[in-house]
Amino acid sequence: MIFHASPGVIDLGVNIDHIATLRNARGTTYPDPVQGALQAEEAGADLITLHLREDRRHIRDADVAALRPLLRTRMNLECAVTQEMLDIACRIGPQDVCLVPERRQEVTTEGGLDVAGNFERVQAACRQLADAGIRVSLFIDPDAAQLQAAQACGAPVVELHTGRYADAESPEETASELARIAHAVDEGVRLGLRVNAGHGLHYTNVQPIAALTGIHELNIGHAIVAHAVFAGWQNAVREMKAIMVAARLSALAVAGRPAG
Ligand SMILES: CC(=O)[C@@H](O)[C@H](O)COP(=O)(O)O
Ligand SMILES: NCC(=O)COP(=O)(O)O
Repeated sequence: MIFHASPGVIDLGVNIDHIATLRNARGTTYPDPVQGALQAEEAGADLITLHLREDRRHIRDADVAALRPLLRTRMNLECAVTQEMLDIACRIGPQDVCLVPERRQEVTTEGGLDVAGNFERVQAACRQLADAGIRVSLFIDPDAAQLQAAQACGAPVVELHTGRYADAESPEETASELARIAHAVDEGVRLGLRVNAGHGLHYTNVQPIAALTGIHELNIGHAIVAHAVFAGWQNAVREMKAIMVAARLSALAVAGRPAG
């Protein structure tokens, strides 16, 4: 049975990368990210996100292929803008592909894709994916120039990188990063883009982001996997979804707008 806490209010994309990180740390076959994805769907995930890195440090090609026919929600495949990755994406055919920047030595995705600075390459990638029937999202910093470039590329979706907000070291910095994201959401909506967000979100910093009513979907992984160690995987997914929905419903009530 799939659990849905207020469907349509705000979507939770559960990122399963770090289930694979745990598996790969010991070269075992467990924990299985595919099992994690299916259980996350039962617990209320609206989609499953996974990042096939060029170095295959967590998710592997076999995970993506195994998961695609089993998912009951939708797959959001994150990958770099390389021909190898575009070809894999077109072969697997996920519902969504999110193009992300990658640096081999980084601990995690540091910053958004420079769409404005790599316009032709990103535009060609958007075309190849769209021709394969895949909805394209660009993982960008909350920046007006990047949003405009994303729209000009023909991407229907953007995911705003919330890492700087999550890593802010003072209340002032947190407030200023949140304001930056809020402005970017408004700009994205004005440009006709579907606006998603994610990176570094956890159980006590997600609320102000979920309250931004222009955001459709949040992709969250590391914090849910970490919380699952103590709470159990499905409880961790349910808890995150409930927090997001409560924050969104209360923002809608304050704005006097109906949910859904
Ligand atoms: C693009 C992105 O933000 C996610 O892929 C997330 O960061 C998890 O993957 P990494 O930890 O490998 O960056
Ligand atoms: N695109 C962001 C994502 O999928 C999850 O990032 P994180 O929660 O693992 O930092």
